[in-house]
Amino acid sequence: VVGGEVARPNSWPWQISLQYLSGGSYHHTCGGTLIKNNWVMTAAHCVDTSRTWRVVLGEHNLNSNEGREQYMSVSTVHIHPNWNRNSVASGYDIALLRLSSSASLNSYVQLASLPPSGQVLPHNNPCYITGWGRTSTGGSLSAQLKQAYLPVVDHSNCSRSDWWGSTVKTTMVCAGGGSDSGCNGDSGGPLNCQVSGKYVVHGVTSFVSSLGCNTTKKPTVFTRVSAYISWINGII
Ligand SMILES: CC(C)C[C@H](NC(=O)C(F)(F)F)C(=O)N[C@@H](C)C(=O)Nc1ccc(C(F)(F)F)cc1
Ligand SMILES: [Ca+2]
Repeated sequence: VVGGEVARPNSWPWQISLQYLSGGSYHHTCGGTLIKNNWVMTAAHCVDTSRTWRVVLGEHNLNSNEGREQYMSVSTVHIHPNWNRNSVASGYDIALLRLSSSASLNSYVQLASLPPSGQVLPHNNPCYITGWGRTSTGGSLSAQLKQAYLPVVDHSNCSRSDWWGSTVKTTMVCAGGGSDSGCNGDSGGPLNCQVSGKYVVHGVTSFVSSLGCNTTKKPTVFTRVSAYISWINGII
């Protein structure tokens, strides 16, 4: 997350850290969202390589043990069948991870609310992106979970030629476009949007401009969760 601020610890209790095993230790690579006691939603581009994964629930500071963490192994990875790493612009950047055991829900670990199928948010709807991604283009990951206010940019604005043009599809959500943005390492995490006073996860962080994370008029682009509700229900 570029800009924004460090989140109050565990204030986004459905946010997870997806980590892979390398050289005998686990490394944060993506975010994700706890949607059932044993299911996590993330981005397809996070898990389309075969690695040993683990999911950390109740996490805040990646570099210190605060005693609220739950470390879960992953039993199966379900990548959307239409995902193609060579055409990010086609969408389908969504995957589901079945955990080997169920999370213990508490005030630090909670399930996210998902939107109704087909719901599209209006321009400027308030949303927050959360994640441990780079804090500047080419910078390092954040040790602590960060959040940034990224209001929705509706499709008609986001697809303007000097914005994302035809790269952005209606199965995606744009948010931000100014000095705050997502960045590498936030992939797969939630876009938390306020709807009737409740936070609902409307996006899965998918891509930013290759010219730089917080490039003006290149909002962070998310997989639109409400376009994949029937696929999710079919798997779960
Ligand atoms: C690995 C990538 C598929 C996704 C990666 N995502 C992220 O870094 C995150 F965290 F914002 F979700 C990204 O945007 N990386 C930048 C460096 C990138 O490659 N962006 C990008 C690539 C292709 C297009 C497109 F769709 F136009 F082909 C648009 C942006
Ligand atoms: Ca920790």
